[in-house]
Amino acid sequence: MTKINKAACIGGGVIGGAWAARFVLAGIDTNMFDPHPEAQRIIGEVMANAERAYAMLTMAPLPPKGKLTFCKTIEEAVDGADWIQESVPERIELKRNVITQIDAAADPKALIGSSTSGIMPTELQRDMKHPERMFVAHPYNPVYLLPLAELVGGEKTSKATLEEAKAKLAPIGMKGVILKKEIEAFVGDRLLEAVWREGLWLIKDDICDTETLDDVIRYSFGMRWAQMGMFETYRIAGGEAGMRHFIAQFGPCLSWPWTKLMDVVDLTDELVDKIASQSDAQSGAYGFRELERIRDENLVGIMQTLKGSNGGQGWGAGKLLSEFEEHLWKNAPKPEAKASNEPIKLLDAKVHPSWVDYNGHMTEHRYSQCFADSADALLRLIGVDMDYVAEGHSYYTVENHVRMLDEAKLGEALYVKAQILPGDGKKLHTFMWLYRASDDMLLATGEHLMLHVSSKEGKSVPPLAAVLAKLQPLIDAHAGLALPEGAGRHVGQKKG
Ligand SMILES: NC(=O)C1=CN([C@@H]2O[C@H](COP(=O)(O)OP(=O)(O)OC[C@H]3O[C@@H](n4cnc5c(N)ncnc54)[C@H](O)[C@@H]3O)[C@@H](O)[C@H]2O)C=CC1
Ligand SMILES: C[N+](C)(C)CC(=O)CC(=O)[O-]
Repeated sequence: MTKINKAACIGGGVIGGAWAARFVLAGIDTNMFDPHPEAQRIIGEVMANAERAYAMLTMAPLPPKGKLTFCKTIEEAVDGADWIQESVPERIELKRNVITQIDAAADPKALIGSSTSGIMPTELQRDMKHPERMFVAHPYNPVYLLPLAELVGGEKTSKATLEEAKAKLAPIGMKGVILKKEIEAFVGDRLLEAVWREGLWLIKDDICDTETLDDVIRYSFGMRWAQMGMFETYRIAGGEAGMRHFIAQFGPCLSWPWTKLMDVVDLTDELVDKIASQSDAQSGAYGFRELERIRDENLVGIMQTLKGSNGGQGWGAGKLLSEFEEHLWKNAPKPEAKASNEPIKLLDAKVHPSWVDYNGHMTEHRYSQCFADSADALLRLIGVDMDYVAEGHSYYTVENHVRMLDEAKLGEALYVKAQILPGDGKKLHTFMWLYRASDDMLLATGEHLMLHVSSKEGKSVPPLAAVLAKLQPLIDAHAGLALPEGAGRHVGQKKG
């Protein structure tokens, strides 16, 4: 798979900082140029939020982080980069000058994407020597979580550039959509601006305040849009008669006086004050980074839910997340199973904020998650990886029993050890201990039974020889260990 080897970000504000986080967390060394005197602090804060979000987003093995280097000039930043992302303020002269400067200094084959929200690429590539490699890669805030980039070519952009850009975005978990033609504001911002324009009128005309307007979106069509967009949603809204019926019924409304259409509200000082004070009343209790974190938690939750949709195949951004995780698993170094007569260490994790419940400590199902993730880690040790699963073999969990013995608090580091109990490999029976890392305090135990299955035949079968060859030495090495205290317990059994 074609990939970005080294990235450069020119401009590190809201968008450039988040592009850098996306690259670095995908393992790509990234150079940053931004003359802002506090660029390092600001980008550091964006990185911290991005890392927090990724810890919630996925248990798949992220590669070691790329190195983030702050550079003093554009020339220094683009040196050796094969993807350069321009994210300077939305002023055409500034952007054109910066892009022309990048073009002069960069490897002629390096791709140059602009984050512009609406300027046509033809305008931006006007003075370049190698304009064929320049395009718009319009992302959505926060770039490290929202996976879309609209890819728009200008008159001089080559088709191959857009295809290469799309291919290079996939391994960093992004979906590049190539627009057929260039147009100001592309697709997303044309839609967003239309809605925003209407929103401003509704506030100005005192139909509602900012909070009510946001409620209307987030309790209704905002949730629909997140998973099906506009046309798929309206197909369903047409009932059994579908899209044609929907258009016949609601199409004529478009010419009723329902909207202000293209009239743009005059953003007087009075209106700006009104919107700003309503917004303060709505959200002023939260700090900026705090609101970002809440937004990220919500986005992660939506994406994770979408990952399980459509019978587990995933849907929309959730399907993309699933594909990204598959890519991460495929590219993770293959762990080696080392047989020894000691329990195997399988998991290092931290109690994440989203794991903490109303009791102020790690919630019940996260204990189970620690054991389930440890079981997955054991399977990878014996060669049950994505290729093995794709070939139609796997282990399914058929029974487990978790004992919660002590609390785990926010941010505490945890680890799991596992003992393999006697079995033939078709049955994989384990006993695990979850510990707090700081003082090796035992927090929980889990007993787990998995069956090896042929997913094609839908029945339990012995594992393939290659897997058994790795598993058997582990079973043999643990055969001499005493049966762990608590193994075979039933629910409610008295201690001792
Ligand atoms: N904020 C948003 O929601 C979105 C913004 N965009 C686009 O991303 C671009 C950047 O926007 P934001 O990040 O929001 O702006 P911002 O104001 O947060 O960041 C711009 C950064 O560029 C830096 N800068 C200024 N001149 C520079 C130069 N000559 N060389 C290098 N850096 C320079 C500034 O110091 C600042 O840190 C714009 O084109 C915008 O349209 C795209 C999608 C969403
Ligand atoms: C407001 N904006 C035009 C800069 C927004 C975008 O370009 C995309 C987004 O993230 O909403």
